[in-house]
Amino acid sequence: MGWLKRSAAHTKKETTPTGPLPANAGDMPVEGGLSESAAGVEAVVRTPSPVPILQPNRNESAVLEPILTVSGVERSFQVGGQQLHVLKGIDMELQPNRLVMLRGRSGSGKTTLLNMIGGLDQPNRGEIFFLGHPFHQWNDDKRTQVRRKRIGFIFQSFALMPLLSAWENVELALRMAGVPRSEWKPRVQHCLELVGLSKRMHHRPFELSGGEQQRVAIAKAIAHRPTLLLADEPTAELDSQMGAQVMAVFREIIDTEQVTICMTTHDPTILEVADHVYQMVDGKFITT
Ligand SMILES: Nc1ncnc2c1ncn2[C@@H]1O[C@H](COP(=O)(O)OP(=O)(O)OP(=O)(O)O)[C@@H](O)[C@H]1O
Repeated sequence: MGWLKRSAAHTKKETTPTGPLPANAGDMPVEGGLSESAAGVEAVVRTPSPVPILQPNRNESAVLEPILTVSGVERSFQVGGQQLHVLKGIDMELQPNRLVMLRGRSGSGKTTLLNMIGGLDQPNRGEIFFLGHPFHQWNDDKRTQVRRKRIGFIFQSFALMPLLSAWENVELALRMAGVPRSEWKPRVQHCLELVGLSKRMHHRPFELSGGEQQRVAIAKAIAHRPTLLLADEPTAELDSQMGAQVMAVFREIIDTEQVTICMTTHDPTILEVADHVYQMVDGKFITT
């Protein structure tokens, strides 16, 4: 299941934390070949914001502070008059330029945690700092400002606009991020080349394979140059070959776009691609 089912616009069940929230607590995702990557093109997101957006120093990733720290995070939901404890004390860190996977059975709490990391939801207890910003304390408006500039989302079901071409889908993401129109063309072209779709730029989703659609979704998610990319089961609807292509694209964009990717998966065959795997069982991480 993904954010689409219970983001701000799509509440699945009950989304109000049942425990104490901070007083101010409160949007939100290879034919052609991977070798077609192009050099980076600067795209500056200019959405006005009173919240200072901290940037990691991209040249010193080996010695950098984590971009995200999660400490003692708990999350419960009120379901049928009972408390459902979904996250039971999560501690984790995301370092810059890494591919991190959350692995676990259905219902173990992976999506719930991803929603917290992305600022779509808040914990009942614990702390979440993203680039130094206290997501556990901030209201939805402040989290949204940071999210729009610094976080990209990828969904299991691709979440593309069906009547728009690949090019137009990526362009739409830049428009929504407030990137000046003059920067759209080179950035769209770069992102679609990066995911190996230079020969499919003007196809609409129904004219593309599942793997190609997911690569359009990746281009769309990285267009505004996020620091963190969150992907909820991005390979779940793909066969193993297309899934491998998506993972190869992830590795490529970590290097070329300087992004950290945190993704959930059930698929044991792709775990070896990860820099780090968190194994989740019943709302906690276990060491394997
Ligand atoms: N808003 C909500 N209200 C009530 N219960 C919820 C809510 N969101 C999630 N849950 C419950 O929390 C538990 C964990 O759900 P979650 O989607 O995080 O698991 P998951 O590990 O991502 O599963 P899957 O791999 O199937 O997507 C489930 O029992 C789910 O029904």
